[in-house]
Amino acid sequence: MGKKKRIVLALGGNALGNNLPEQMQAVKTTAKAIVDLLEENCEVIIVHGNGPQVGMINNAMGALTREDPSHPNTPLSVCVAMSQAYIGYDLQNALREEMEIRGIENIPVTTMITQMRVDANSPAFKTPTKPIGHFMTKEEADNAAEKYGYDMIEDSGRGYRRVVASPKPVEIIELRAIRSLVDDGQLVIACGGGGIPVISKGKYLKGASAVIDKDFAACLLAQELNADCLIILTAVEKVAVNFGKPNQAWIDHMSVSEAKKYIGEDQFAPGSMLPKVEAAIQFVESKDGREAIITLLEKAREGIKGDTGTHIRK
Ligand SMILES: Nc1ncnc2c1ncn2[C@@H]1O[C@H](COP(=O)(O)OP(=O)(O)O)[C@@H](O)[C@H]1O
Ligand SMILES: NC(=O)OP(=O)(O)O
Repeated sequence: MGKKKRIVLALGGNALGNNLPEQMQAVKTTAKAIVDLLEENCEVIIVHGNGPQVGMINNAMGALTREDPSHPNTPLSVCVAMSQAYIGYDLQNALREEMEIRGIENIPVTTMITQMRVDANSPAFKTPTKPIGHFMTKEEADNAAEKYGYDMIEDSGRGYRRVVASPKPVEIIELRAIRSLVDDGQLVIACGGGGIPVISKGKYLKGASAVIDKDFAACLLAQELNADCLIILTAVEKVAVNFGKPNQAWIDHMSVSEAKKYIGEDQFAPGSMLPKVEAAIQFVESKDGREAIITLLEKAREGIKGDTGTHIRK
């Protein structure tokens, strides 16, 4: 066996489902996809999303305060921390189980509660763009906006969702700890939900009210860990031009300049495919020889072998 390929994997919404029972089920499929990559001689570092989960936690904590105003409000940063822990818990167990089923060496699996520094002056704090929570009808969305003061948007033709600020990740606070575990050969889940957003306050860190995009967080982690490949697993096998239109065409390979041209033509929906392609570009541009792949969760193995997915190279 040659040198292991180091991969940072970004897991999308379909890897986790929309509620607790769905998540218990979905992580089994997700674990299969990850263990497939281990069997392909890859070293995998896992980053996951948390949009539905952090929205659910935030709603539940908000309801507590509304019922009993003496119950202090739970900051969004703490809700992100909670989402990292319970998603990591389910993923850890699903991965242990899948390695056991396949009879492969049971590598220790660790979830690193990860803080991500963002720029306190980022204009992103003034314009919420990150969809979280469940999808709503127009009527439900108008009601949520009026009752709770939520900002709402229509999300890629799929319904209405609450949006929150989503500044770009700047620094992974626990990077050294993550690197130690990865270099020790452990299977690490890190930067979950994009990382807990924090800003610098003098010598200290303070939670920020935001949800960071996990594709950008995975891109930063992949650069910091000098990964060979960033794989973004989502609900489509390939990226398309003219997505959803009669002249839709799937893309197998895309250079950075082609990807930028398609962005200029608004081929990728903001809040869904656009951040994935932008993260892929950023990773590929950061060093020669790096590759990004966007594909379906279940096709990770075929993707790394070059048999499917959209491959982005310089
Ligand atoms: N040009 C495009 N090509 C492929 N999919 C696209 C495109 N534009 C928008 N999409 C949509 O983006 C979705 C992926 O984004 P999203 O569901 O937000 O990701 P995640 O898997 O991270 O939760 C796809 O399932 C597809 O519906
Ligand atoms: N934090 C984040 O990017 O979550 P989703 O992938 O669920 O949108």
